[in-house]
Amino acid sequence: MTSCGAAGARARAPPVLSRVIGTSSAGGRDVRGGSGGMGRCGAALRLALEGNIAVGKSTFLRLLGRAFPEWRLVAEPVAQWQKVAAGAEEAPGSGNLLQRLYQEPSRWSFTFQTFSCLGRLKAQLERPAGPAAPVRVFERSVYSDRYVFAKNLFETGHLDMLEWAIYQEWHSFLLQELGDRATLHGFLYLRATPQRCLERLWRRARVEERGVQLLYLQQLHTQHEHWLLERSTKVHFADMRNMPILVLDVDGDFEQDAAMQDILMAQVESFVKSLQNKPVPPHPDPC
Ligand SMILES: Nc1ncnc2c1ncn2[C@@H]1O[C@H](COP(=O)(O)OP(=O)(O)OP(=O)(O)O)[C@@H](O)[C@H]1O
Ligand SMILES: Nc1nc(=O)c2ncn([C@H]3C[C@H](O)[C@@H](CO)O3)c2[nH]1
Repeated sequence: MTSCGAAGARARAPPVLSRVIGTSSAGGRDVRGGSGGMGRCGAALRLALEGNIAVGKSTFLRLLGRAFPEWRLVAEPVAQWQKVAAGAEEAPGSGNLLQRLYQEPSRWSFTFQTFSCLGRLKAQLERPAGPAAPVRVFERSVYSDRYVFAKNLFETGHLDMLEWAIYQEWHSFLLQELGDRATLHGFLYLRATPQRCLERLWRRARVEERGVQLLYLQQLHTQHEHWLLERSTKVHFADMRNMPILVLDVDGDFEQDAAMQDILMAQVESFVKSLQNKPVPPHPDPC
Protein backbone atom coordinates (compact mmCIF):
# COMPACT_ATOMS: atom_id res chain seq x y z
CA MET A 1 0.00 0.00 0.00
CA THR A 2 1.14 3.50 -0.78
CA SER A 3 2.69 5.93 1.64
CA CYS A 4 0.58 8.54 -0.17
CA GLY A 5 3.53 10.88 -0.56
CA ALA A 6 1.41 13.34 -2.48
CA ALA A 7 4.10 15.90 -3.13
CA GLY A 8 6.53 13.30 -4.45
CA ALA A 9 3.94 11.92 -6.80
CA ARG A 10 3.46 15.28 -8.48
CA ALA A 11 6.94 15.21 -9.95
CA ARG A 12 6.84 11.83 -11.65
CA ALA A 13 3.25 10.95 -12.32
CA PRO A 14 1.40 11.26 -15.61
CA PRO A 15 -1.77 13.33 -15.42
CA VAL A 16 -5.01 11.67 -14.39
CA LEU A 17 -8.33 12.85 -15.75
CA SER A 18 -9.40 15.59 -13.39
CA ARG A 19 -10.64 19.11 -13.62
CA VAL A 20 -11.59 21.98 -11.40
CA ILE A 21 -14.83 23.81 -11.97
CA GLY A 22 -15.93 27.11 -10.50
CA THR A 23 -12.92 28.62 -8.76
CA SER A 24 -11.20 31.66 -10.15
CA SER A 25 -7.90 30.71 -8.52
CA ALA A 26 -7.65 27.28 -10.12
CA GLY A 27 -10.50 27.10 -12.61
CA GLY A 28 -9.75 25.35 -15.88
CA ARG A 29 -6.09 24.86 -15.03
CA ASP A 30 -4.21 21.69 -14.26
CA VAL A 31 -4.71 21.41 -10.51
CA ARG A 32 -1.40 19.76 -9.88
CA GLY A 33 0.36 23.11 -9.62
CA GLY A 34 0.24 23.52 -5.82
CA SER A 35 0.49 26.82 -3.96
CA GLY A 36 1.74 28.45 -0.81
CA GLY A 37 0.28 29.77 2.45
CA MET A 38 -3.16 30.10 3.99
CA GLY A 39 -5.59 32.74 2.77
CA ARG A 40 -8.44 31.86 5.16
CA CYS A 41 -6.78 32.87 8.46
CA GLY A 42 -6.68 29.20 9.51
CA ALA A 43 -10.46 28.62 9.49
CA ALA A 44 -11.35 25.02 8.68
CA LEU A 45 -12.19 24.29 5.11
CA ARG A 46 -15.31 22.16 4.69
CA LEU A 47 -15.54 19.87 1.69
CA ALA A 48 -18.06 17.24 0.64
CA LEU A 49 -17.06 14.04 -1.12
CA GLU A 50 -19.78 13.27 -3.64
CA GLY A 51 -20.48 10.46 -6.08
CA ASN A 52 -22.71 7.59 -7.07
CA ILE A 53 -23.44 4.57 -4.91
CA ALA A 54 -20.35 2.34 -4.60
CA VAL A 55 -18.19 4.63 -6.72
CA GLY A 56 -15.58 4.33 -3.96
CA LYS A 57 -16.16 7.23 -1.54
CA SER A 58 -15.43 5.27 1.65
CA THR A 59 -12.34 3.83 0.02
CA PHE A 60 -11.26 7.31 -1.04
CA LEU A 61 -11.92 8.66 2.45
CA ARG A 62 -9.55 6.04 3.83
CA LEU A 63 -6.87 7.17 1.39
CA LEU A 64 -7.39 10.78 2.45
CA GLY A 65 -7.04 9.70 6.07
CA ARG A 66 -3.68 8.12 5.33
CA ALA A 67 -2.41 11.02 3.24
CA PHE A 68 -3.68 13.82 5.47
CA PRO A 69 -3.90 12.51 9.04
CA GLU A 70 -4.58 15.99 10.43
CA TRP A 71 -7.83 16.30 8.46
CA ARG A 72 -11.19 15.32 9.94
CA LEU A 73 -13.09 12.84 7.78
CA VAL A 74 -16.77 12.20 8.38
CA ALA A 75 -18.19 8.98 6.93
CA GLU A 76 -21.83 8.61 5.94
CA PRO A 77 -23.69 7.06 8.92
CA VAL A 78 -24.92 3.95 7.10
CA ALA A 79 -24.89 1.88 10.30
CA GLN A 80 -27.30 4.37 11.89
CA TRP A 81 -29.68 3.98 8.97
CA GLN A 82 -29.45 0.21 9.30
CA LYS A 83 -30.41 0.38 12.96
CA VAL A 84 -32.53 3.38 13.82
CA ALA A 85 -32.78 3.42 17.61
CA ALA A 86 -36.55 3.98 17.73
CA GLY A 87 -37.29 0.83 15.71
CA ALA A 88 -34.59 -1.40 17.07
CA GLU A 89 -36.56 -2.87 19.97
CA GLU A 90 -39.41 -4.20 17.89
CA ALA A 91 -39.10 -7.16 15.54
CA PRO A 92 -35.52 -7.87 14.42
CA GLY A 93 -34.65 -5.74 11.42
CA SER A 94 -37.56 -3.37 11.88
CA GLY A 95 -35.23 -0.49 12.64
CA ASN A 96 -33.44 -0.92 9.31
CA LEU A 97 -34.49 2.20 7.45
CA LEU A 98 -32.13 1.53 4.53
CA GLN A 99 -33.78 -1.83 3.96
CA ARG A 100 -37.25 -0.34 4.20
CA LEU A 101 -36.27 2.34 1.69
CA TYR A 102 -35.12 -0.18 -0.89
CA GLN A 103 -38.02 -2.57 -0.29
CA GLU A 104 -40.78 0.00 -0.35
CA PRO A 105 -39.43 3.30 -1.71
CA SER A 106 -42.78 5.05 -2.08
CA ARG A 107 -43.59 4.40 1.56
CA TRP A 108 -40.19 5.23 3.06
CA SER A 109 -38.48 7.82 0.85
CA PHE A 110 -39.78 10.86 2.69
CA THR A 111 -38.88 9.33 6.05
CA PHE A 112 -35.44 8.39 4.77
CA GLN A 113 -34.64 11.80 3.29
CA THR A 114 -35.79 13.51 6.49
CA PHE A 115 -33.56 11.32 8.60
CA SER A 116 -30.55 11.32 6.28
CA CYS A 117 -30.63 15.09 5.84
CA LEU A 118 -30.96 15.67 9.57
CA GLY A 119 -27.91 13.47 10.17
CA ARG A 120 -25.90 15.28 7.51
CA LEU A 121 -26.81 18.63 8.97
CA LYS A 122 -25.80 17.54 12.46
CA ALA A 123 -22.48 16.31 11.10
CA GLN A 124 -21.83 19.57 9.24
CA LEU A 125 -22.64 21.65 12.32
CA GLU A 126 -20.71 19.55 14.79
CA ARG A 127 -17.84 21.31 16.51
CA PRO A 128 -15.54 18.48 17.54
CA ALA A 129 -13.54 18.80 20.73
CA GLY A 130 -9.77 19.03 20.57
CA PRO A 131 -7.51 20.84 18.14
CA ALA A 132 -9.35 22.12 15.08
CA ALA A 133 -8.66 20.19 11.89
CA PRO A 134 -7.60 22.43 9.00
CA VAL A 135 -9.87 20.54 6.61
CA ARG A 136 -13.09 18.63 7.18
CA VAL A 137 -14.38 16.24 4.52
CA PHE A 138 -17.93 14.93 4.70
CA GLU A 139 -19.04 11.87 2.79
CA ARG A 140 -22.00 13.39 0.95
CA SER A 141 -23.86 16.49 2.10
CA VAL A 142 -27.21 18.15 2.67
CA TYR A 143 -26.91 19.21 -0.99
CA SER A 144 -26.62 15.74 -2.54
CA ASP A 145 -29.41 14.70 -0.20
CA ARG A 146 -31.64 17.19 -2.00
CA TYR A 147 -30.21 17.68 -5.49
CA VAL A 148 -29.37 14.03 -6.19
CA PHE A 149 -31.41 11.64 -4.07
CA ALA A 150 -34.60 13.45 -3.09
CA LYS A 151 -34.88 15.07 -6.52
CA ASN A 152 -34.49 11.70 -8.20
CA LEU A 153 -37.05 10.08 -5.90
CA PHE A 154 -39.49 12.82 -6.80
CA GLU A 155 -38.83 12.53 -10.52
CA THR A 156 -39.31 8.76 -10.39
CA GLY A 157 -42.54 9.05 -8.41
CA HIS A 158 -41.40 7.79 -5.01
CA LEU A 159 -41.81 11.17 -3.35
CA ASP A 160 -45.12 12.74 -4.25
CA MET A 161 -45.56 16.42 -5.00
CA LEU A 162 -46.62 17.26 -1.45
CA GLU A 163 -43.72 15.40 0.16
CA TRP A 164 -41.22 17.00 -2.22
CA ALA A 165 -42.65 20.45 -1.51
CA ILE A 166 -42.46 19.93 2.27
CA TYR A 167 -38.93 18.53 2.07
CA GLN A 168 -37.77 21.49 -0.02
CA GLU A 169 -39.45 23.98 2.25
CA TRP A 170 -37.71 22.89 5.43
CA HIS A 171 -34.44 22.25 3.59
CA SER A 172 -34.34 25.80 2.20
CA PHE A 173 -35.51 27.35 5.45
CA LEU A 174 -32.97 25.56 7.63
CA LEU A 175 -29.99 26.20 5.38
CA GLN A 176 -30.88 29.83 4.87
CA GLU A 177 -31.27 30.32 8.62
CA LEU A 178 -28.00 28.55 9.36
CA GLY A 179 -26.13 30.58 6.75
CA ASP A 180 -22.35 30.27 7.02
CA ARG A 181 -22.56 27.62 9.73
CA ALA A 182 -23.77 25.07 7.21
CA THR A 183 -21.82 26.34 4.22
CA LEU A 184 -19.31 24.19 2.40
CA HIS A 185 -16.30 25.52 0.51
CA GLY A 186 -15.94 22.93 -2.22
CA PHE A 187 -16.85 19.52 -3.57
CA LEU A 188 -14.78 16.51 -4.53
CA TYR A 189 -16.77 14.66 -7.17
CA LEU A 190 -15.76 11.03 -7.69
CA ARG A 191 -16.90 10.09 -11.15
CA ALA A 192 -17.22 6.65 -12.75
CA THR A 193 -19.65 5.00 -15.14
CA PRO A 194 -22.83 3.55 -13.63
CA GLN A 195 -21.72 0.13 -14.93
CA ARG A 196 -18.47 0.39 -12.96
CA CYS A 197 -20.44 1.40 -9.85
CA LEU A 198 -22.70 -1.60 -10.27
CA GLU A 199 -19.70 -3.93 -10.46
CA ARG A 200 -18.36 -2.41 -7.23
CA LEU A 201 -21.77 -2.56 -5.59
CA TRP A 202 -21.98 -6.29 -6.37
CA ARG A 203 -18.46 -6.84 -5.07
CA ARG A 204 -19.30 -5.07 -1.82
CA ALA A 205 -22.55 -7.04 -1.53
CA ARG A 206 -24.43 -4.95 1.04
CA VAL A 207 -27.56 -6.95 1.81
CA GLU A 208 -30.00 -4.02 1.54
CA GLU A 209 -28.74 -3.17 -1.97
CA ARG A 210 -29.38 -6.61 -3.49
CA GLY A 211 -32.20 -5.28 -5.65
CA VAL A 212 -30.38 -2.19 -6.95
CA GLN A 213 -30.53 -2.10 -10.74
CA LEU A 214 -28.29 -0.42 -13.28
CA LEU A 215 -31.15 1.94 -14.11
CA TYR A 216 -31.10 3.42 -10.61
CA LEU A 217 -27.35 4.04 -10.80
CA GLN A 218 -27.82 5.62 -14.24
CA GLN A 219 -30.44 7.97 -12.81
CA LEU A 220 -28.20 8.96 -9.92
CA HIS A 221 -25.27 9.41 -12.28
CA THR A 222 -27.35 11.79 -14.39
CA GLN A 223 -28.37 13.76 -11.31
CA HIS A 224 -24.73 14.12 -10.28
CA GLU A 225 -23.73 15.18 -13.79
CA HIS A 226 -26.47 17.81 -14.01
CA TRP A 227 -25.69 19.15 -10.56
CA LEU A 228 -21.88 19.09 -10.45
CA LEU A 229 -20.61 18.93 -14.01
CA GLU A 230 -23.11 20.71 -16.23
CA ARG A 231 -24.44 22.78 -13.35
CA SER A 232 -27.86 22.75 -14.92
CA THR A 233 -29.71 21.71 -11.74
CA LYS A 234 -31.56 24.64 -10.24
CA VAL A 235 -30.03 25.25 -6.82
CA HIS A 236 -31.48 27.52 -4.18
CA PHE A 237 -28.43 28.83 -2.38
CA ALA A 238 -26.31 31.60 -3.88
CA ASP A 239 -23.00 30.23 -2.60
CA MET A 240 -23.71 26.89 -4.28
CA ARG A 241 -23.75 28.35 -7.78
CA ASN A 242 -20.01 28.95 -8.05
CA MET A 243 -18.86 26.34 -5.58
CA PRO A 244 -15.44 25.02 -6.63
CA ILE A 245 -15.59 21.38 -7.67
CA LEU A 246 -12.72 18.98 -8.20
CA VAL A 247 -13.89 16.25 -10.57
CA LEU A 248 -11.87 13.05 -10.20
CA ASP A 249 -12.14 10.19 -12.65
CA VAL A 250 -12.12 7.02 -10.55
CA ASP A 251 -13.29 4.59 -13.18
CA GLY A 252 -9.93 2.82 -13.05
CA ASP A 253 -9.06 0.41 -10.30
CA PHE A 254 -6.71 2.28 -7.96
CA GLU A 255 -7.21 0.17 -4.84
CA GLN A 256 -3.94 -1.67 -5.38
CA ASP A 257 -2.22 1.06 -7.41
CA ALA A 258 0.00 3.17 -5.16
CA ALA A 259 1.11 5.52 -7.95
CA MET A 260 -2.47 6.27 -8.95
CA GLN A 261 -3.42 6.86 -5.33
CA ASP A 262 -0.57 9.33 -4.97
CA ILE A 263 -1.73 11.23 -8.03
CA LEU A 264 -5.27 11.46 -6.73
CA MET A 265 -4.07 12.65 -3.32
CA ALA A 266 -1.84 15.26 -4.97
CA GLN A 267 -4.78 16.57 -6.93
CA VAL A 268 -6.84 16.91 -3.77
CA GLU A 269 -3.96 18.60 -1.98
CA SER A 270 -3.54 21.10 -4.78
CA PHE A 271 -7.26 21.82 -4.88
CA VAL A 272 -7.33 22.41 -1.13
CA LYS A 273 -4.39 24.78 -1.34
CA SER A 274 -6.13 26.75 -4.06
CA LEU A 275 -9.17 27.11 -1.79
CA GLN A 276 -7.08 28.05 1.23
CA ASN A 277 -5.47 30.80 -0.83
CA LYS A 278 -8.76 32.21 -2.01
CA PRO A 279 -9.70 35.59 -0.57
CA VAL A 280 -11.64 35.23 2.66
CA PRO A 281 -15.39 35.26 1.89
CA PRO A 282 -17.56 38.21 2.97
CA HIS A 283 -18.86 36.34 6.06
CA PRO A 284 -15.92 34.18 7.16
CA ASP A 285 -15.96 31.63 9.92
CA PRO A 286 -14.67 33.07 13.17
CA CYS A 287 -10.98 32.25 13.52
N1 LIG B 1 -11.04 2.49 -7.56
C1 LIG B 1 -11.56 1.32 -7.21
N2 LIG B 1 -11.28 0.26 -7.97
C2 LIG B 1 -11.80 -0.94 -7.67
N3 LIG B 1 -12.61 -1.20 -6.63
C3 LIG B 1 -12.91 -0.17 -5.85
C4 LIG B 1 -12.41 1.14 -6.09
N4 LIG B 1 -12.90 1.96 -5.14
C5 LIG B 1 -13.68 1.21 -4.35
N5 LIG B 1 -13.68 -0.08 -4.76
C6 LIG B 1 -14.43 -1.20 -4.17
O1 LIG B 1 -15.80 -0.94 -4.52
C7 LIG B 1 -16.66 -1.27 -3.43
C8 LIG B 1 -17.45 -0.01 -3.05
O2 LIG B 1 -16.57 0.97 -2.54
P1 LIG B 1 -16.97 1.95 -1.37
O3 LIG B 1 -17.65 1.21 -0.26
O4 LIG B 1 -15.77 2.77 -1.05
O5 LIG B 1 -18.08 2.83 -2.13
P2 LIG B 1 -18.92 4.07 -1.61
O6 LIG B 1 -18.90 5.08 -2.69
O7 LIG B 1 -18.44 4.51 -0.27
O8 LIG B 1 -20.38 3.46 -1.48
P3 LIG B 1 -21.74 4.11 -0.90
O9 LIG B 1 -22.26 5.02 -1.95
O10 LIG B 1 -22.63 2.96 -0.71
O11 LIG B 1 -21.41 4.79 0.38
C9 LIG B 1 -15.78 -1.78 -2.32
O12 LIG B 1 -15.78 -3.19 -2.39
C10 LIG B 1 -14.40 -1.23 -2.65
O13 LIG B 1 -13.39 -2.10 -2.17
N1 LIG C 1 -32.56 7.62 -1.02
C1 LIG C 1 -31.36 7.90 -0.54
N2 LIG C 1 -31.12 9.16 -0.13
C2 LIG C 1 -29.92 9.55 0.34
O1 LIG C 1 -29.74 10.72 0.71
C3 LIG C 1 -28.91 8.55 0.44
N3 LIG C 1 -27.65 8.57 0.87
C4 LIG C 1 -27.18 7.34 0.74
N4 LIG C 1 -28.13 6.52 0.26
C5 LIG C 1 -27.99 5.06 0.07
C6 LIG C 1 -27.12 4.69 -1.08
C7 LIG C 1 -26.43 3.45 -0.57
O2 LIG C 1 -27.27 2.32 -0.82
C8 LIG C 1 -26.34 3.64 0.91
C9 LIG C 1 -24.99 4.13 1.41
O3 LIG C 1 -24.58 5.26 0.73
O4 LIG C 1 -27.35 4.57 1.24
C10 LIG C 1 -29.22 7.25 0.04
N5 LIG C 1 -30.43 6.92 -0.46
